[in-house]
Amino acid sequence: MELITISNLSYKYHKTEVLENINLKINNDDFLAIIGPNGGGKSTLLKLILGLLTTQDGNIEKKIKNNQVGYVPQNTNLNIDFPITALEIVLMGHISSKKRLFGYSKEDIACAMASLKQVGMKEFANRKVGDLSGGQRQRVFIARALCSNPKVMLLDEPTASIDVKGQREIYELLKELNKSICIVVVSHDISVLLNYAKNVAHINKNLVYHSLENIEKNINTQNDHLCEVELLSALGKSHVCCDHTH
Ligand SMILES: Nc1ncnc2c1ncn2[C@@H]1O[C@H](COP(=O)(O)OP(=O)(O)OP(=O)(O)O)[C@@H](O)[C@H]1O
Repeated sequence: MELITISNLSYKYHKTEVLENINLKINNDDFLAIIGPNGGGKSTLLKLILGLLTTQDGNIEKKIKNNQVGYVPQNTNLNIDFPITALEIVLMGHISSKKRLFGYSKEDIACAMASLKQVGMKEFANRKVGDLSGGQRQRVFIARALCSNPKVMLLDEPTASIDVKGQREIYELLKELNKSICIVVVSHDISVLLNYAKNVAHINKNLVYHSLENIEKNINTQNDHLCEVELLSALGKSHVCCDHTH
């Protein structure tokens, strides 16, 4: 089912066009990787989808409510020395039906704990976020986005400054979540990400869309890590033979 339909979308900051005539359909079971060079317009597209920026030309049609779009921003500007626990971070994302001035209801806490459990961080609920690894901290932010039961989760560079093992763990988690949630990830970690993504949108002002359904048929890898040569070959951008040594 189509959740988000982007048609003929262009966007300018002042007079500089950063997105030009973007067309994209995002379906409920997608695991979409958004890749492209620095300054290509990836974050701008996410902000437009989230409604943080207002569309100028073109249209973004959402078949879901705004609170059904979960968001894990780039570089969550968290001072890791600030004495806040993982549970408190997740509670910040909770949209409770019963608004309270102080404190959280038992239901809020139970929901936040369920989100932490979903990302494998239940045992760390009372740990200060500054005492978590980068990968664990990112799981906590994913748990926060899960609080509103999203149908789509948008993640902007979720594995920046996380080591390769941590990156894989995050992507394994996203793969699991993708069984019930549409995942859209902006990333530069192309080779790791492409082992998990089902489709890829390359954005450099314009958007080029690739389905990765047949990627295994096109390439020959020794392990589950695609190098850039294999990637380009798989996407049909290169005639370089994939039989090569790393
Ligand atoms: N608020 C703004 N005002 C003016 N220009 C902006 C603003 N935000 C972004 N830009 C410019 O728009 C272009 C696209 O930026 P954007 O952040 O969307 O790219 P990106 O693909 O996400 O880049 P990166 O990979 O470096 O995060 C860049 O040239 C950037 O400098």
